[in-house]
Amino acid sequence: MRIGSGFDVHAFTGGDQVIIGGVRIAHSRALLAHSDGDVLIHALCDALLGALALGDIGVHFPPSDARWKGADSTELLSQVMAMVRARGHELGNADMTVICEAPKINPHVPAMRARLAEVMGVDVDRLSVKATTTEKLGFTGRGEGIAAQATVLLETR
Ligand SMILES: Nc1ccn([C@@H]2O[C@H](COP(=O)(O)O)[C@@H](O)[C@H]2O)c(=O)n1
Ligand SMILES: C[C@@]1(CO)OP(=O)(O)OP(=O)(O)OC[C@H]1O
Repeated sequence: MRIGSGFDVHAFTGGDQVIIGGVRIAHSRALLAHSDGDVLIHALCDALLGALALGDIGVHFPPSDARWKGADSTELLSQVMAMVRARGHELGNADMTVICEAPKINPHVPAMRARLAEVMGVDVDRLSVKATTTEKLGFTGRGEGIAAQATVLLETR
């Protein structure tokens, strides 16, 4: 068994939607990133890679590489899951938290869990997505960006 944790932040920029957990959410801002800015999937990838001491997402998909410009983060997650399985592991469970004042995450949690389960090839009951504000404190509290964290447990196949 292996445990991993991941954390990511993306700043808001001008736009009208964010993509979180593979789900498009209409919003008054967008997330600034080299890829599609899916902060939740990036934290999840870092947790999966961390569990196997494989570095982090930026090591495997460098922001300096034009291949990942505008990348669909579900594709990165799919590649990370292939690395996990190639090393003889399977997802036990993942617990994730999105940290922002807005948008409201709860209404989108079922769609996020379903989409992540589909991309990862796991049962939806292995995936937990939660949300919290920071009570208007700090950069998330000021609405400057979104943070996400993830913890995963991997089981040996
Ligand atoms: N962006 C968010 C933030 C929070 N939620 C949900 O609201 C609950 C209350 O948030 P607190 O920060 O006041 O604890 C939280 O437990 C989440 O269920 C949300 O949906 N979207
Ligand atoms: C996802 C990658 C892809 O180049 O870039 P960003 O979208 O900027 O996101 P970040 O969380 O900084 O992770 C690094 C990169 O792997």
